[in-house]
Amino acid sequence: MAAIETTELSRRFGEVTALSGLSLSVDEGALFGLLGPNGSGKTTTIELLTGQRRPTGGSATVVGHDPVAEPMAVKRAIGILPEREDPPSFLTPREYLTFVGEVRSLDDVAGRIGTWADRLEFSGVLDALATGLSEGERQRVMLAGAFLHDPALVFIDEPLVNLDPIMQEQVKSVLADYCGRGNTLFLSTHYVDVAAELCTHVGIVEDGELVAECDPREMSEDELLSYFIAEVGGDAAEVRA
Ligand SMILES: Nc1ncnc2c1ncn2[C@@H]1O[C@H](COP(=O)(O)OP(=O)(O)OP(=O)(O)O)[C@@H](O)[C@H]1O
Repeated sequence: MAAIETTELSRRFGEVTALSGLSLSVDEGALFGLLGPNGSGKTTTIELLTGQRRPTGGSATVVGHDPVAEPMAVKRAIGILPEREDPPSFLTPREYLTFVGEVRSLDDVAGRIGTWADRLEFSGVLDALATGLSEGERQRVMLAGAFLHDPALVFIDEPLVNLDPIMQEQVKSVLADYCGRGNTLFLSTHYVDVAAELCTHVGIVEDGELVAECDPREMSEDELLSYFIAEVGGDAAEVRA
């Protein structure tokens, strides 16, 4: 079954067409990567699918709900980590995640926080003010917040930014494990190597249009890179993390 289905989904901002006629199907259990250069429409796509913005054309179904007609149902069912969001600076990770757990009316919030802090290796800073955390630690706290309610579908805009190489490996394994349990991930990235290593299904976008789809497991990273450059253009050095 499809976790996400879109038909001709489009969004204009005045004269700018941010997304144009996106028709896409993402299977349950897929680790989907929307790959494209800056300004290609990735964030807009996530905002439309999560009910944060209304499309100017087309439609979508996300875990069985229409994000325009049922944004609160979508919000309950999914997790999301937008690009560049931090925990509030004057809260500790434990306080922030407790707040997330209470907003979502979760049981065993303390247990969930402990599990995710262990998994993403930030137990040591659970009670430190967020303002004193490194960028990578803040990113991991926000990732925990997106997964805390164990949703069937999680959206993450640029999942590995700010993480050192060791932590990137740790997060990749957490993401793969999450999908291995039948859940779906929708990532956006402008890095070909992130898509090549992690994803089971990649959609390439340019200037708001889906220009190609592929299964990166069927090609090497260099092949995906050549494929991406052939579709989009650009410099190989700029599209690797
Ligand atoms: N609120 C807005 N008002 C006007 N134009 C916008 C708005 N949001 C996005 N755009 C434009 O829509 C296009 C797509 O933007 P979007 O942020 O979706 O791209 P992106 O692929 O996520 O880029 P990046 O990789 O830089 O985050 C860009 O040309 C952008 O300038």
